[in-house]
This record gives sequence, structure tokens and C-alpha cells, in this order.
Amino acid sequence: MRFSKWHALGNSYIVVEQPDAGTMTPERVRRLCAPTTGIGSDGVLEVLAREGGRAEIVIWNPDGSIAEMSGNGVRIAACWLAAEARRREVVIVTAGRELAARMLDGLEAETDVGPVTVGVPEMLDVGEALEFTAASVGNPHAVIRLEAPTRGDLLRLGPLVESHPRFPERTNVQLVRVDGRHDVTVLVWERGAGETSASGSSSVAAAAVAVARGWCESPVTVHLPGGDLHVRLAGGSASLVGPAEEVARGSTSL
Ligand SMILES: N[C@@H](CCC[C@H](N)C(=O)O)C(=O)O
Repeated sequence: MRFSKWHALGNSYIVVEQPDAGTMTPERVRRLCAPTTGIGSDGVLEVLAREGGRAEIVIWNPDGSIAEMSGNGVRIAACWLAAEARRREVVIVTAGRELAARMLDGLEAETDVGPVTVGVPEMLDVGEALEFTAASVGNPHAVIRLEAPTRGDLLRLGPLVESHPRFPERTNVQLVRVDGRHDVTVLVWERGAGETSASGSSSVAAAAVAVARGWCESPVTVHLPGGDLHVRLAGGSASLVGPAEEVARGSTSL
């Protein structure tokens, strides 16, 4: 099977294309993503079909589960397709979302993310009482604002919140520090992946909650351990700007 490996601020994806890839199973995805015995990745983007500047993809998490959405994954798929089809504007379809993307200068691209919904503040008991706000960017998120979140907080709270019974489909988790009217710093615990250096849908969820709760105004720059993403919110939908870079291509028998 041929593959290429990409990253977006250190959030990595292996891109494979059907029919070359053959049957993709949770077990095979886990083998591909394994850091020492596989290629190593935060997920797999399986291109099911493409025609011109339009491709339909499935987003796999490294634990073999399927995600409805990934902001970085969609941007990586868009950059992959733009290079393959030699176009600057493409459309990526995932779990029923048709998302337009535009190549910008350098390694950056802007993608539409689609509708974002934000819930009301709720309390969660994880051995300590946590206030969170649920958001959906197609995939589920729990946004938690803390004064000064640390990596230790993320590693302790991330797994507890991800698999709390309040979230029957599990959830992505964001620890958010509000830095200003247009800036937040976010630590990300991804459903099915654990700690990652960046997440596009998490950035959109954190920005949407920050705007809905009056902490920030759009546009919001999201500072992540891997670098910055830029989120614009208007009319209940979002767009995301950030980089994506191919780091390797090859073939594997995994
Ligand atoms: N890397 C992501 C999110 C990937 C999916 C997520 N783990 C889920 O299960 O919803 C991003 O950039 O959005």
C-alpha cells in the first residue's frame, strides 16, 4: 500500500487512498499508527474516492475508532488533494460534511469547518467538580476553562473526562486559558489518541465556547503546544487557517 505522512503543528496523519489501500480495519489502523512497530501517527485519513478537486474521506483515530471530523485531518486531506489534483481550491467530504478548502501562501490552508454548536455550562464529577461546556464540530468536545492549565492537569483530567459516562460516544477534551479578547491557549486531549500537540476541531470548539460565553470575540487565535491556529466564527459556522506539511511518502506491507 502506498502512503504519505503529514503533520499539522505536530498532529500527524497517514494518508492512504482506495482502492490501493485495500480493506482498512481498526486493527490495521492501530498497526499503522503504532509509534515504534508501525509508521507512527495520530490517525489515518482514508481517501475513499476522488474526482477532480473533490474527495470523500474516513478519519480514523489511532485506537481504531472512527471520528466524524478532524480540523487538522481535513486540512491535511485538502492539501494532499490540492497537490494531487493541481488545484488551489478543493472540497473534502467527511461524515456528510462538505467542506471547501483554499490553499494560501506557504504551507497554510483555510478550510471551512461547517456548523458548530455550543451547549450550556454543566458540572462534571471526576473526583473533583469541573465546570465544562460541551460543543460539537461534528465530533464531540468538552471545553474546560482553568486559570493556568498545566500538562499535569491534562494528563490527569483528559482520560477521566474522555470516558466519563456523561459522554456515551467519549469526547475530546480542551483545557483553556483565556489570554485576551482574541487569544486563548489550549491543551488538547483527543478522543482515541490522548495528548496531541494540536487539534483543529478542538481549537474551533474552544474558540466557539469562548465566544458564546463572552470570554472572546471572533476571530480567535488558538495557541497550542505545536503552534497557532486561527478560527473565524460567523453565523454558527467556522473556518480554520493553519499549516499542513508532508513529511514522508512510501509504501508499506502493514
Ligand atoms: N486531530 C483532530 C481531531 C481528530 C478526531 C478526534 N480524535 C475525535 O475522535 O473526534 C483535529 O485536528 O480536529
